[in-house]
This record gives sequence, C-alpha cells and structure tokens, in this order.
Amino acid sequence: MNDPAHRPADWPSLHVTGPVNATVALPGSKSLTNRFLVLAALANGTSRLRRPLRSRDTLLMAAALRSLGATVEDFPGDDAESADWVVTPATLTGGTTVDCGLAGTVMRFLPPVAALAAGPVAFDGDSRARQRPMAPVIDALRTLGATIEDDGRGRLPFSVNGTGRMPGGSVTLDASESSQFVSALLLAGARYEQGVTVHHDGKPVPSEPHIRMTVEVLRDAGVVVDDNDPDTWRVEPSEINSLEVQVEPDLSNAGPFLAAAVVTGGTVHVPGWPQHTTQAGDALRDIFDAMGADVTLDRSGLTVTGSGTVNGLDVDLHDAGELAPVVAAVAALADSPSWLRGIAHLRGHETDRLAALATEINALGGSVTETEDGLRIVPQPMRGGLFRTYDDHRMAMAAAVLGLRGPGVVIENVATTDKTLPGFTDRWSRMIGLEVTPAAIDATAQPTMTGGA
Ligand SMILES: O=C(O)C1=C[C@@H](OP(=O)(O)O)[C@@H](O)[C@H](O)C1
Ligand SMILES: C=C(OP(=O)(O)O)C(=O)O
Repeated sequence: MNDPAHRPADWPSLHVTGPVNATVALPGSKSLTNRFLVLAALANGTSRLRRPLRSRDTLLMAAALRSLGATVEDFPGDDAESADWVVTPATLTGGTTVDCGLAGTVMRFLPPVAALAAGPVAFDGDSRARQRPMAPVIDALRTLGATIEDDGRGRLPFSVNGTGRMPGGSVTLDASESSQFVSALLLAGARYEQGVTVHHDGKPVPSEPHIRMTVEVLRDAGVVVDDNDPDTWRVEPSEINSLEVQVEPDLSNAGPFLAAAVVTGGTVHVPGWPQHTTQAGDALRDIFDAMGADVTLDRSGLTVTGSGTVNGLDVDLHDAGELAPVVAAVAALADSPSWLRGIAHLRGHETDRLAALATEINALGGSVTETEDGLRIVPQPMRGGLFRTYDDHRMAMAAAVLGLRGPGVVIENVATTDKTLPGFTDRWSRMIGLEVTPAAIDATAQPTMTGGA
C-alpha cells in the first residue's frame, strides 16, 4: 500500500481561497441503520427502514443478515438517494460466512445474533479487522451459552456454532476498549431465553451515547431495558416489535462539511439535524461553538458560520471519539493550541488513529504529539503533500478539511470514505461549488483544483 505505483485512487483535495457557503444534505446514520437492521432481523414481523444509509458498513450488515436467512429488500421510498429497506425476519440458519469488512458494528453486533442461528457461522474481515479488539464479546457469548471456535487470540476470524437457541443470563466484561461490546449483547439479548444482564468492570466505557442509542432503539421496539445502575444493563427476554422508522442523517459525517465553514469563515447548513438525538455527532455543536463558530439549531437544521478565527480547544472526546480526526484537522488550522483527551481507545479503531493523525498532520508541517490518551496539537503553517489514510474513512475526511486551507494536499485512497459516506468527493466538490464530472474524481490525473464560493 505504501508503494506509489500501487496506491489506489489518490485524490488531490480541493483548496479554496474564500469562504465555503453551502447546504449539505447527508445520508442516514451508520450507527442507527445497523442497529435497526439487526433488530428488524430479530423482530416479530416485517419492518421498514426509511432513508437508511447505504455504505460499505451497512451493505455488509444487510448481506450478512440475508445470509443468516432474513430478507432485506429495496423498496422505493421518499429519498431519491436511498430506497427504503424492508426487512422480513426468518428462522436464522448457519452454514454461512459473514464478511465484516472493517465494520466494528458488523464484527461486534452479529456474533450474538449468530449464536441464535442453527449451524456454524464463520466470521472474518479485512486484515485490519483481524487486529480490532473482540475478546470481550467472544468470552461473554461463551459465558451466556454459545460455542465459539477461535485460535485463542480473541480476534477475527472465528466461528459461532449456534444451536438455534441461547440460554443468556448475566455476564461481566471489560468494555473500556469499545462501547460496541455492550451494545452487541444488548441488541440480541431480548431473544435469549433468560435475556441478558451485562456488567462492565474496567476503565470507563467510551462512546457512551452509542449505548444510550442502543437502549433507546430497543425500548422503541418494545424491549424492557433497565440501565438504572451504573455500568449495568439488563434486557428482559421478550419479542422485538417490528420497526417503522426513519433514519436520522449521520451527524458524525456532517463533521467535515461543518468544519469547512469553521476553517474558511463560511456558512454550512445541514438540513434535518434532529432536535433530540442519541448520536455522538451532536457534540459537534458544542465543539465548533467552542472553536469560535456561530452555531444555530432550528427546525430546518443546523447552521454553522465560521468567524474567521478558529480557537484551539481543550476537549474530552471520550464520548464522541469518532469525531476526533476531523476535530484534529480543525485544531491544526486554529489560532492557538488544542488538547484532545480521553481517546486512547482510538488506537483500536479503523487504524491507530492517534498515531495516524500525528504522523500525517506532521508530514504536512503540523505539530501533533501523541499523549497517553489523546493528542496535543500546536498549529503551524501547513504545506502540501500526500496524506495517508490507512483505510480509515475519517482520516480521508480530516485530510479534506486540511486541504481546503493548504494547497497540494493529496488524499491517499479517498474511496475509503465509502465505509460510511459513498460519493464523498462529489458531495465535497459540490459543497465548494465545483461541477462534478467523472474526471473530477479521477484523482491521479487531476491537478489540485482551486474553487471558492
Ligand atoms: O455502536 C456504534 O455504532 C459505534 C460506537 C463507537 O465505537 P467505540 O465505542 O468502539 O468507539 C463509535 O466510535 C463507532 O463509530 C460506532
Ligand atoms: C470507529 C468507527 O467505526 P466502527 O463502527 O467500524 O467502529 C468510526 O466510524 O469512526
């Protein structure tokens, strides 16, 4: 991958000399879409998901559920970009292999579902997925009655050898590396004979809004969940009601677009921003406000207007780690230093994001130091150059933000953004007012473009 001759589609990112002013509509939330798909496949009837996200992570989830026996069909909806998904559950059967790609939600949420299937279900994924932490889910499923064959490393690949039923019960695990370990067991737990009680024992669980999201979608589907005691969640055994839901836009994916307003002194409006949400991306409102932007949420959506100066900030992103790459990019362009804290767990994300951000921002002239649990960022004049993305969609999006202000930033393998936001380069180009043509995404052939609104 480091051999320039073999690098997939590098993209000279777009540099602007004036403010970015745009309205940017975003497709559905990855986290909500994949939770709804799982619950719909376990439900007591046919469900309909409106405006679901169709990206690599959610297409892998849909394909996996199909291979376990559920039907997931396209149905014309009211969103031109994305047909509805109609999901009809069926008795789950094994004898299949699940490709997790690099999706944490697939590799963590589906083994507890596979434990309910009759027959073996093999799990594997991208080479980096084989390094992402999984052991707490594997160990917990064994405690709850599942048989799992693995090589003892507590990582992909492994096989869940289901019998068509799961006893369930109580389990203690350490979810300090990922909230997804807890969400995974809760999502399937209602279908276990004794339900499930999950107790966390360890350093604080990251990404807590994602667990709240899990609890909320379960309750909306009629499942009784008790989360009154700290670090303990109890899901009662019950049916899961079929769903009729509209997926909110992905607020974390709004990050780079809103950041474009912040770093260029422009205005970006994201329609449909929910007034109430469990999405971690909602934290962008406070973050960009603290960085000096004007942030307004009203019925039409969220509007962020950059003031022309960008304040550095000291922020704990433990609850919203997936925002860190874009916030780091904005911080690198700020007028004063920043601390991003509480994000040691990002070392187990799509790549080691702390190392990757420090290495790549520094390669463009920045000054980023990795700390035990985050990043210290001291803004410096930036230069152009290749920004490696390590198969991480959010690294590519962070690079696009840097490229707005510094000409000559080339984003390696920009297609990695397909993980959660297909068509990223088209959407980005439209945002800054460029006509989108097929040639505009033929990265290697194009000079750096200068746009502006
Ligand atoms: O449950 C989810 O949908 C997610 C939980 C979080 O994972 P971690 O708790 O591993 O950070 C988040 O970063 C990820 O993008 C999506
Ligand atoms: C950490 C992320 O994804 P995953 O669901 O694969 O963990 C992310 O999208 O930032």
